[in-house]
Amino acid sequence: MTEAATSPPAPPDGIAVSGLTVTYRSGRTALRDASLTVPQRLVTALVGVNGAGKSTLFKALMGCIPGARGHVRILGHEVDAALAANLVAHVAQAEEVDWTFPVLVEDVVMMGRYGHMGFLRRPRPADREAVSRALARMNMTGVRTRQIGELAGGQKKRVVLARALAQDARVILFDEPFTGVDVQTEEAIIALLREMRAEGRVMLVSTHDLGSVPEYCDRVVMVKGTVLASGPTETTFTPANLRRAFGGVLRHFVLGGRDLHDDPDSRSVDVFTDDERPLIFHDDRHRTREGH
Ligand SMILES: Nc1ncnc2c1ncn2[C@@H]1O[C@H](COP(=O)(O)OP(=O)(O)OP(=O)(O)O)[C@@H](O)[C@H]1O
Repeated sequence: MTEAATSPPAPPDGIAVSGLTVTYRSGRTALRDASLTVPQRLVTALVGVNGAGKSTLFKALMGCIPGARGHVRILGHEVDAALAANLVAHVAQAEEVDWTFPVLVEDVVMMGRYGHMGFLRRPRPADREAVSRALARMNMTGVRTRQIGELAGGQKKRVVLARALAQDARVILFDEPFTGVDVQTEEAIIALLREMRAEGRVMLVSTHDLGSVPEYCDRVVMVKGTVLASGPTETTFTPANLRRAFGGVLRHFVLGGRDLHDDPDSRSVDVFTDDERPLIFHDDRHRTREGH
């Protein structure tokens, strides 16, 4: 027997998509021949302009687009099997939740346990413990019996995250986790992503907050109607690829010479900005977000 035959099989990719094409009933093709992989134990960013197809990819991974063509595997399973096995959690944008619905914070987090419960959805001690743990991890224990409508913006985001934590899924799809959050919540989310990475989960994070991508994402997938580039942040999240993905939407300029230095220093910086949060590339490829 050869060595290859005796060694254990390599673990499957977290998410493997090949040749995915999605055409909506309106006739609009939102993704064409998109291929990408999202490894386990890493945080992968999904970036692209509005309408690039990020939500469409998430919908396909959540099995919400029946007519999609191509192949999608989640931890080696077909999408339906992965969903049935409760392997996938979707952290929705806070705006997608009806916050006027009269339920308590702990009830929303308990919804994350539904996939673990029987037909009657009667919570068991393990479900209650998972909810308490998730609330504690998001620093929300003190508001667990509040109506969700009473929560502030950052707290709403934490509830949505706590629901996904309670689900305890191996694969987590985050939709814009940093939109509309305060700095403290942003830091709490980044810490959570790092913990989840250490736990070996698969994380795909769609974000418009480009400045934070080099801070916490190991890999990047750039989309614009298809996958333009994907790979390690260091080699993929480059000025050239950003120009391809965001040209015409973000302002891009290069600063150097007297505009930047009082001395003859010849180094320059590439700046991409939506006029709120500049993303700065230094000559030495060290990237920073202004103010951080
Ligand atoms: N249900 C739908 N029916 C028809 N067209 C759709 C539908 N959903 C999205 N689209 C179109 O598909 C394209 C991709 O949209 P999608 O929402 O996936 O982009 P996105 O990258 O998530 O954008 P955003 O950053 O604004 O959320 C857009 O042109 C959009 O108008």
